[in-house]
Amino acid sequence: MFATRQISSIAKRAFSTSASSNAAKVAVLGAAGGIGQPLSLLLKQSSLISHLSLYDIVNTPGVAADLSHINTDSKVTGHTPDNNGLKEALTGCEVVVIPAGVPRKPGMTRDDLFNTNASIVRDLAQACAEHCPKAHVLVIANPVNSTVPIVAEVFKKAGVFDPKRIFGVTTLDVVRASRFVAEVKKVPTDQAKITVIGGHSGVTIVPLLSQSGHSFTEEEVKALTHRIQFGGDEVVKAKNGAGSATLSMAFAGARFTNSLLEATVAGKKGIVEPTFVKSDVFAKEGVEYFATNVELGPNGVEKIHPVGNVNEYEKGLISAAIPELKGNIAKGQSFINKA
Ligand SMILES: NC(=O)c1ccc[n+]([C@@H]2O[C@H](COP(=O)([O-])OP(=O)(O)OC[C@H]3O[C@@H](n4cnc5c(N)ncnc54)[C@H](O)[C@@H]3O)[C@@H](O)[C@H]2O)c1
Ligand SMILES: O=C(O)C[C@H](O)C(=O)O
Repeated sequence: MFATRQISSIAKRAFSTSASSNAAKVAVLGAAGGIGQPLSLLLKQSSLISHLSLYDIVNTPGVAADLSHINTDSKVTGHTPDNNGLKEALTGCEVVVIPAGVPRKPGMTRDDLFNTNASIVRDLAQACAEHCPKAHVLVIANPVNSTVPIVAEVFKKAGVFDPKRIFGVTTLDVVRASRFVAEVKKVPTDQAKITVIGGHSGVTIVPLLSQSGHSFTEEEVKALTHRIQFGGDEVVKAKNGAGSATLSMAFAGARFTNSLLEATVAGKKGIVEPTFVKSDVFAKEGVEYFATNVELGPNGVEKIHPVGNVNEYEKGLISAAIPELKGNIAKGQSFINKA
């Protein structure tokens, strides 16, 4: 009995050693915030992370000390702007997740966050371009439709742009869509896999319910589409001035980060997630970035899936999304390229 227990504990240690040699340094920028803390907690559970590096302008030493007592194998470090903290946090990173920035209050659109968040994301992207130019950068900070082009333009200016490594995290839209459809159709969520394309704000969020394998009445389609497009507003309203989605976003952000690590670090094939990336899908319409399902591989974006069959209602949703998306993207680009 004792011998068996001893052998199994040795085997467990051997496994964790080999697992950690195949693991990455991951930074969370904005790690002390409403999303940053639970996201970091979820990432602390990943055996594909060897070093979880937490950066924020405040409070990361405490968050890092707390998480570092969890008995998973990753090292946790906390950094603030003191003592070259951002450089320390980023050097050697393979993945950087950015939830740094202010959240909405009731009555605001995501675009209303642009004035504050654009410069936060720009400065963090500049640091990434300098200290970990090959890292995969996962942008959570809103407005995602503009902050992703901001990161891309900063990387272009620094001469280190790789479109396969910059991602807007739109996972929360499919997480919500799955939950909402499962409620309506009274099925388990694993039978409610919904493709959502476009961007991450209001009408730019385009659910393709016709591809779900479920049938819906016209009223259900309209109600579900509206709820998926404006799900973020439900949370903002319910939090009543105390911010926007944090816990569901941490869940969604961890899902995307883990999927990326499965593809990049563990070398798994066929990992598909929706994400807002540089894309040719609507290039003819002048849209440079677009969210679709994307197969992830060792170098990030492996294959951008086509939109597939859409019905007339969904064609209308896409037509409404395109001009808004183009405006959001151009706004981010010109923020960096203005004279
Ligand atoms: N992509 C999505 O689906 C999605 C979902 C929810 C929220 N968001 C966005 O995520 C962002 C963060 O939301 P939150 O609720 O965590 O906000 P929060 O205010 O709770 O946390 C933000 C954190 O960012 C930090 N921060 C500010 N400036 C920084 C800088 N220069 N460097 C490093 N850290 C900095 C703050 O100190 C704070 O700890 C918001 O912009 C929100 O709109 C996106
Ligand atoms: O709604 C917000 O402002 C936060 C986030 O983009 C969301 O979709 O919950």
